[in-house]
Amino acid sequence: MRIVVSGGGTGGHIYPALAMIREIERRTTCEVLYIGTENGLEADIVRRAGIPFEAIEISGLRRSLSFENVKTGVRFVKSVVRVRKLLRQFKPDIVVGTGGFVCGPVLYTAAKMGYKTVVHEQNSLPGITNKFLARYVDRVALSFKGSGHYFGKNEAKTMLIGNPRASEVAILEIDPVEERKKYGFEEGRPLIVVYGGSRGAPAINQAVVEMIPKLTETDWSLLFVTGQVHYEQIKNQLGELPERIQLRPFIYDLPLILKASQLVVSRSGASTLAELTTLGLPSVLIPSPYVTENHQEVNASSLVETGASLLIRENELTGDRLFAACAKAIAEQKAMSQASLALGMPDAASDLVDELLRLIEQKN
Ligand SMILES: CC(=O)N[C@H]1[C@@H](OP(=O)(O)OP(=O)(O)OC[C@H]2O[C@@H](n3ccc(=O)[nH]c3=O)[C@H](O)[C@@H]2O)O[C@H](CO)[C@@H](O)[C@@H]1O
Repeated sequence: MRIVVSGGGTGGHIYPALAMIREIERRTTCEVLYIGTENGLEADIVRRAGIPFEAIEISGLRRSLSFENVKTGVRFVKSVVRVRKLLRQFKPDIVVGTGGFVCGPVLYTAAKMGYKTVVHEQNSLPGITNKFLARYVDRVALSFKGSGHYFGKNEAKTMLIGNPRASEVAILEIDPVEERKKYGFEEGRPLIVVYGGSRGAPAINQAVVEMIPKLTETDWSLLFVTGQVHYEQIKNQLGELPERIQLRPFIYDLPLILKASQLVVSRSGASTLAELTTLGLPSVLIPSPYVTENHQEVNASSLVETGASLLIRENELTGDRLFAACAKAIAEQKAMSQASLALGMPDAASDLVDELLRLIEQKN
């Protein structure tokens, strides 16, 4: 199988793509070409994963009237020309997009050239690129029940799949004691992992800094992942830390330590939620208020309603509130964990690959 994959900007669009690629590789021989941008996290994460990578130059549309949109239009046209060339050379059986604006020219060009095309939507409220592409592609794979109607007259192309990253996390086999040991954590303490999505979140980082002095009242261990660009500042702010608090800029194999933890504090990006529910992890969620149509709060709602997560809005976030929420979640760990597990969709990767194979077969 020959597949072109595109998706990027943030980890939430990249990790589902990598999980899908790994599932294809597990089932059949395949050649992959990943098309992303040099500015997105994909340039680092995809290359690190050893997957052939080509970059195009494209930016996102601004919602307000702006000259930048004219520049984006020009970049889009140039990208179409470049993508056409890449596709002609590579000759894929199928082209899959996992969101982020880089998918726009890639999937649009592929569909116009007559290739089989699929987009995967991670969020409960679809992004503008996927809404635009729905008109052209063969299939729209969804992660949340009930979000098909956002695609209007293209709803018939939608199919509930879940998030492939969940499947990858579900089959991980780890020794939790060994995983915790890798970070130097002592046994017998509940481990809390904090991260603000793939890029880090200053508001969460600040609340954690405020909460840290209170940890002396508890037996918790804390893995505090700041996000690459915020690391130095937080490190300087915190100075020397006891062994049970570990600070990291980014963790490339995050699911391993998630599986060995008792509680997660994070944004409510879609891939994060897929991971948490597959692992049955309780969480304290602080949705990003800076995303389109507040979609992270919508993502979080099913977890909050069923008791899998506690929610703190960013404008109400303080160190004290975060500390209180963590204490409550640790106390109610068992019930929250069961509620979380009940929402997991661990078969997403194989269901998505089944659908890709069906589409390719239709073509032949
Ligand atoms: C600000 C923004 O636009 N956020 C969007 C972006 O978020 P973002 O990329 O932050 O979103 P997600 O939470 O979905 O995914 C983060 C991914 O990065 C991984 N990770 C994170 C930290 C780390 O140190 N190591 C690591 O591997 C997590 O395991 C997870 O797989 O894409 C998501 C999926 O479309 C959306 O729901 C989010 O709203």
